[in-house]
Amino acid sequence: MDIEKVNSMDFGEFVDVFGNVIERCPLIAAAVWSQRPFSDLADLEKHFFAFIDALPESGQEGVLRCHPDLAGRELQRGTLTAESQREQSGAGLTSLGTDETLRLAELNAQYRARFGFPFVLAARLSDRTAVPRELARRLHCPPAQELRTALGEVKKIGRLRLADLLGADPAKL
Ligand SMILES: NC(=O)N[C@H]1NC(=O)NC1=O
Repeated sequence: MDIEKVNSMDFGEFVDVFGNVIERCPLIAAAVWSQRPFSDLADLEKHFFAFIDALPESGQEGVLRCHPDLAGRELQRGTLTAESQREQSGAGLTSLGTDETLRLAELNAQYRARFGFPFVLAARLSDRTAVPRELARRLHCPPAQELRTALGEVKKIGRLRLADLLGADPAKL
């Protein structure tokens, strides 16, 4: 898909296509549509990220809370979004043994109890051994730093999803 095609989309089509660039936050795509035309993919991405950066802290935490746990209940129940399902299975999180699943559930619960939002990590840039290791490490970070780190991961996920949609190389963004 090229940028002319993106710029020609009406509101409904745009939100249908880009509504899950930020996991379960179609409102962000709805707001970004008002900023068109976009000069290129990097410009489009910039508007998604600027919206997140401009949110008050409560809104940024809300964006994080829209993310399903990695290897959590929604994966087990089969209720993940298509994008999240693909990302989590690509990282090997759909084929964990019982011990690994329990360990991740325990770490996810500790993380949520400490920070008040779920642990977010771009699964496509990670794998089943790195996820629990990174979770255990970030569990000890100061809350303000952790909020920044988690939002950075939301942006990495969004960048990869946008690149998929536009058939682009994410490294060139
Ligand atoms: N919790 C969490 O990081 N979830 C996200 N990560 C990812 O790559 N896809 C998701 O849904």
